[in-house]
Amino acid sequence: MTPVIRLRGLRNQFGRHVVHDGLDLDVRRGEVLGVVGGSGTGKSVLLRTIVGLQTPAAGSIEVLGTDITTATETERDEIGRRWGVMFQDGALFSSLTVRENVEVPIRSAIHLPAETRHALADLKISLSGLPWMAGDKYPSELSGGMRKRAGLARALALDPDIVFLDEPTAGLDPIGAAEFDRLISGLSRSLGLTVFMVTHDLDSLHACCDRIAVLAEKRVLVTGTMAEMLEVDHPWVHDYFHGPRARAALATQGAEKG
Ligand SMILES: Nc1ncnc2c1ncn2[C@@H]1O[C@H](COP(=O)(O)OP(=O)(O)OP(=O)(O)O)[C@@H](O)[C@H]1O
Repeated sequence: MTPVIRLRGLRNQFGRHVVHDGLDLDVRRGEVLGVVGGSGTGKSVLLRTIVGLQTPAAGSIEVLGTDITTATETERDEIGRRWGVMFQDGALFSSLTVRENVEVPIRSAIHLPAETRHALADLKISLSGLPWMAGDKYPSELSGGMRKRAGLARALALDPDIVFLDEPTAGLDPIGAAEFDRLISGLSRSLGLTVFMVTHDLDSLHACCDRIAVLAEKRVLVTGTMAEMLEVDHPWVHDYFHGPRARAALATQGAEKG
């Protein structure tokens, strides 16, 4: 099956600082891919490059069959409507209500009567697990977890094929984080969404990722399931997946399953 995202020979650099070099990655349709790596290995830069917020120095980025590095502006706009992005703090417009925030991408894509647009936004808000009255609130009136859900609702506004999440559980308490993991898993399964998730959260990797991609040495060092990660003989990968936090996450998952 053709991957929904196909990166080949990707290179990103800032001045003389090379972040990625010869980076290859395939993301499969309908999977939840967790992207991990040490601090500064370029996880966020990778996400930003795929969604066109960062221009790579070299390489190709195919998303849903279109190479976005060579696509025309119109092609890029079209493809951009088929993905949604949720940034770390939700990146909501503070002067707009949650409903209005969710309506921003809808307005830019399609002309709809106001009532239909509100109803569509409310549907996404409830799909993201927010109470219905959250639509009338401003971001500053919401908890961090609710803001993240609002950011997710906006990312889902145009029924995307792919959702990009940048550290979705960062800053959430363990219960909130586990709820968010379940939400992502459920949405991926029920909507057939492909999820590209940058995370540090080992619990999330266990709970909702089908595969994991490890960034190290300026490239994707290895991809595979959690079981495969446990077998990788590389110092960072070994320490990450066998460290005390990893053992705790494994124990939590075991307890939940048992
Ligand atoms: N706009 C920029 N200008 C210059 N350097 C940048 C820019 N954006 C990112 N970098 C550098 O690129 C490297 C990768 O950054 P990135 O934020 O992608 O790391 P990360 O893996 O997401 O890290 P963390 O896990 O700490 O969030 C870092 O060294 C960072 O300083």
